[in-house]
Amino acid sequence: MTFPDREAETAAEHGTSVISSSVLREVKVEDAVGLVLAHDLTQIVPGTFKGRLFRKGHRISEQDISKLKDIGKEHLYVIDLAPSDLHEDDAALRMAVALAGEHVAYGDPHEGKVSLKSEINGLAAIDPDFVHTVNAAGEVALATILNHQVVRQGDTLAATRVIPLIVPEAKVADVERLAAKYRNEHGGRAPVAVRPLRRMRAGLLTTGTEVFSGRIADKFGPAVRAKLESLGSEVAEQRFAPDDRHTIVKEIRYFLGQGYDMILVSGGMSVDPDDRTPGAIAAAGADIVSYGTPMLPGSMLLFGYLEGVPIFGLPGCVMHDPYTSFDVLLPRVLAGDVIVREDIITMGYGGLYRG
Ligand SMILES: Nc1nc2c(c(=O)[nH]1)N[C@H]1C(S)=C(S)[C@@H](COP(=O)(O)OP(=O)(O)OC[C@H]3O[C@@H](n4cnc5c(N)ncnc54)[C@H](O)[C@@H]3O)O[C@H]1N2
Ligand code: MOO
Repeated sequence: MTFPDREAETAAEHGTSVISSSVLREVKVEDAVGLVLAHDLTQIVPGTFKGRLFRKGHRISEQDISKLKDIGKEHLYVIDLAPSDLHEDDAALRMAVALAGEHVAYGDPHEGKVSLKSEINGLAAIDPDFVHTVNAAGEVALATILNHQVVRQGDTLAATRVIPLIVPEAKVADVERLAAKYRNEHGGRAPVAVRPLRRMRAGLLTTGTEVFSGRIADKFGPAVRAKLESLGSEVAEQRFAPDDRHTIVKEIRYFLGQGYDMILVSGGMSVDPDDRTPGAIAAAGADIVSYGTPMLPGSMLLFGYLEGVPIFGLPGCVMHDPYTSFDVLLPRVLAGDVIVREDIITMGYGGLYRG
């Protein structure tokens, strides 16, 4: 948006502003009775309320004047919108329509903002580079949650807004073009989408002689069951093994024979001589994508594929920490991603959980 100085000065003298070729005329609130509001008006009372006090299109009445003064309004805008410009509400809505993809719904503009929400429980699919490209254009704001986050039905994924009250239509058309290009280059996938999670049945092998012998009660089973169930999957069978490599290999092969969608082996993932699990997973024939992840907690996690079946070695932290490398990789596997080394390597940035 350009704002020619001379035009601006002249406009200011007459109490008007020129934005592109639209005209914003300022009216004193006392003189505004009977006029229609040009945008939503926000009230903020810290700790109590933040939201829309008046909606765009509201006709000002005599009683509104003191409420308007309470939120600091001495003047209101009357807009004469040029055909080449867009009001903030329409701009935000058009951006949302352009960006929203599979399983994403958008609502009405609210204080110039449109929210994009998930229609399902699933995994957010949001391209960070696309978000940066849109925001580099200036005057538009696209704010999103992080890619690959688990979302519940109704969770907000993104919100769109333009910064000025009025923007050139061309600005929004640029965002629409970027979104269309993105869809073309990504097999029709939109820049903001949600992927459903498949329902998988897992075999869980719990290792540890202290658990196998009954010295201590198993805590892994309930924790892993809860994590899978919260994502719509299940532990179909849990078995137990002592810290003996031969037995662990045999039980892993048993799970493979049962046709489970995923194999989980808990415990024995660290540096003690009794930690047999990584060696046993390799000896069972798995292709190891990574033993170790640059995430804390969850650094001792192993991920691989055994004849195409995802297999995890789960370190002790999965039992008691709510957010570990398992909680990052599990939803991705459920969304159908094939995990490669690059996925593991990039988990370190942001992978320190401060909970
Ligand atoms: N010197 C080092 N110490 C540790 C390292 C390391 O690299 N160097 N890594 C740490 C990390 S990270 C983890 S995670 C933990 C332990 O990982 P493990 O998978 O080897 O866990 P275990 O040794 O099998 O058991 C640890 C602890 O948890 C109890 N446990 C195990 N399974 C169960 C179960 N099913 N139910 C209840 N309790 C269970 C076990 O009895 C031990 O007390 O190592 C860090 N240390
Ligand atoms: O695998 Mo450990 O934290 O990183 O529990």
